[in-house]
Amino acid sequence: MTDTGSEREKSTNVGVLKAMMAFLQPYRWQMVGASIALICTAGITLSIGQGLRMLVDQGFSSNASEAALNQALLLFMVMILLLATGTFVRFYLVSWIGERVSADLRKAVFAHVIHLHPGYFETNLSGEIQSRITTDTTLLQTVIGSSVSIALRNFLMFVGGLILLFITNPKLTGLVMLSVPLVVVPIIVFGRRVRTLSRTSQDRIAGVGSFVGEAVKNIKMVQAFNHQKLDKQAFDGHVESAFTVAIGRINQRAWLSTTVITLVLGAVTAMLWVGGLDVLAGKISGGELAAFIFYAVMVAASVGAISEVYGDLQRAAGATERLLELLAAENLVPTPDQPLPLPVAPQGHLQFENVGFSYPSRPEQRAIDNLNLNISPGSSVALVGSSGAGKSTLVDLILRFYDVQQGAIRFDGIDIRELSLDDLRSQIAMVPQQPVLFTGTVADNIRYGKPDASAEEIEAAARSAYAHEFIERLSEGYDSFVGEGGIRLSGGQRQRIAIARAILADPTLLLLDEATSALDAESEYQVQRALELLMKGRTTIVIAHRLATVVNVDIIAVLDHGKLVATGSHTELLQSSPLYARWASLQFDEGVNAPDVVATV
Ligand SMILES: Nc1ncnc2c1ncn2[C@@H]1O[C@H](COP(=O)(O)OP(=O)(O)OP(=O)(O)O)[C@@H](O)[C@H]1O
Repeated sequence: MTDTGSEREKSTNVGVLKAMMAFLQPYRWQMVGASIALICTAGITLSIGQGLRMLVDQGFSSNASEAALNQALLLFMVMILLLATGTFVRFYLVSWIGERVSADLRKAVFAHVIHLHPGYFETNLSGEIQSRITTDTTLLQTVIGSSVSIALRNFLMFVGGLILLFITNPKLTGLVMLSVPLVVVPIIVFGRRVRTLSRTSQDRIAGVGSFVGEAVKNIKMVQAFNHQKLDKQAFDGHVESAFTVAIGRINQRAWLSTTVITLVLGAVTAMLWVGGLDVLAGKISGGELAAFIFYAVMVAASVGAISEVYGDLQRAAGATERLLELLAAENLVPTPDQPLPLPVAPQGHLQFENVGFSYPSRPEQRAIDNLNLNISPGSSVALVGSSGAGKSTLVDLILRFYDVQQGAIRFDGIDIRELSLDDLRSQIAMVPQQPVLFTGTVADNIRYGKPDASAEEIEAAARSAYAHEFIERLSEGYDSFVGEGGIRLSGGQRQRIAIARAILADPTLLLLDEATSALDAESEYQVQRALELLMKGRTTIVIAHRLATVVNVDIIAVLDHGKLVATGSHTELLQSSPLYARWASLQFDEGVNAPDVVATV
């Protein structure tokens, strides 16, 4: 997945396109229609040569009648009409299939990716996945929608044209056979250069885009450090290098066109000369020569077109490979084939039994080591421990973002691996350290865990989270947009929205990662009250950073290097666990000696 740009574009395995057949299968009737239109238009185009011959021989010969001319032109008109209709049908259907298949692929890949275990995204960058779903599918859409049709049409033209050439005049055909490579070789050579350069050009343009993206996103940082001048210089460099590459490509393209025009017209002139002598000698008719040149140009052009789109087909094969790889990525935390049902009235009883876990990227290091803990329904547990002790890992294991490698985690007595992921997570709400808000309105964000919630329910949840008041003060209340990632709200406001979201979801099990960053006293007070209300009557596991929390929970679990080293209340642990005492003194400073004061805050 971390392949480079140039590797990305190439794939020699055109056969991988076969795998696309599964996606084309539902649209076989459209494909049949497109094929018929394709064959018809190719047939008509080929017959134009014959029409031309008739026109020249009968229409303009000295003994031709006006009626014959009219008849020939009428036939020509009918053929043109048929060609126009066929072209419409072919273009419409083929483009339709291209768009449809790429839409289906996008949906299939996203539907697969969104369910993958989070560990997958540690090794596969989100930007890369994004570009697969957008750029690679767009590439396929272009190829299916045009390149394949160009290749097929030109193949038919090539075969048909060649047959008709032989029928029309075998001697001149020899001359054509000589001129075809003359035209094709420069097309291939220049075409290849143009392709490489256009790839580089695209990369450079992408560089320009990402530079702008980064600068604009961090505009305050840029301006605060007076970095505009340097950024402008760097940006100018990007733009100029994109320009240089583009000019190189245009140069090659211009040479390509010039060479092709010279060679094609040169070959036509040669044929006119040889054929013209034959016409003068009465060996062939003028119409035959006209038809012949028509077919010769057609054959040469079709070979050129096929060689052009062959590169596209290769690139499409590469894109398909990458998309199929994404589709084939295995979910390491699957829902069992026959999941056990949740109890009718879930209690929120959580048990850790000899739980052992190492991250796949660090198999030698135990992030959780033989951990046993029984959390009775409705009780609250604070996880404490130094940085890297395994607190967040434990929370991730409960959500089944990873599966334990040893022992089991049980929810109401059922191993969580036996439950469906949906059922398990429907019982859990999470309030993360950095609240995650999505682009949308305040109401959308509160509704996140319960999409069908009514406006009244949303407001009730916001009131319980002490968020209603500030939401009301926003210009459009609940319909105010929060900006990307909630940028238009303060830290404390975002936290209360995250709490309102959890209240609305009404889970049996609450996972809470307290914010470490200090809020002002008023926000802190409101967030704390909101949390207390949320925790009431639910099994709660909180990664604690506040003294007010540790003194209020039922039990504190002290973690060290993935091991559970002590459990008890704050006062008990201050006596019994030197590790806890030290951690608490570091965490709360002088507050340790005055828990009563803080607890009332
Ligand atoms: N995705 C990961 N891949 C590999 N190792 C990881 C990953 N996430 C965490 N770890 C490691 O696992 C151990 C436990 O990390 P964890 O995040 O659970 O600690 P924590 O107690 O939550 O720390 P903090 O308080 O700093 O958030 C650490 O040694 C950490 O480096």
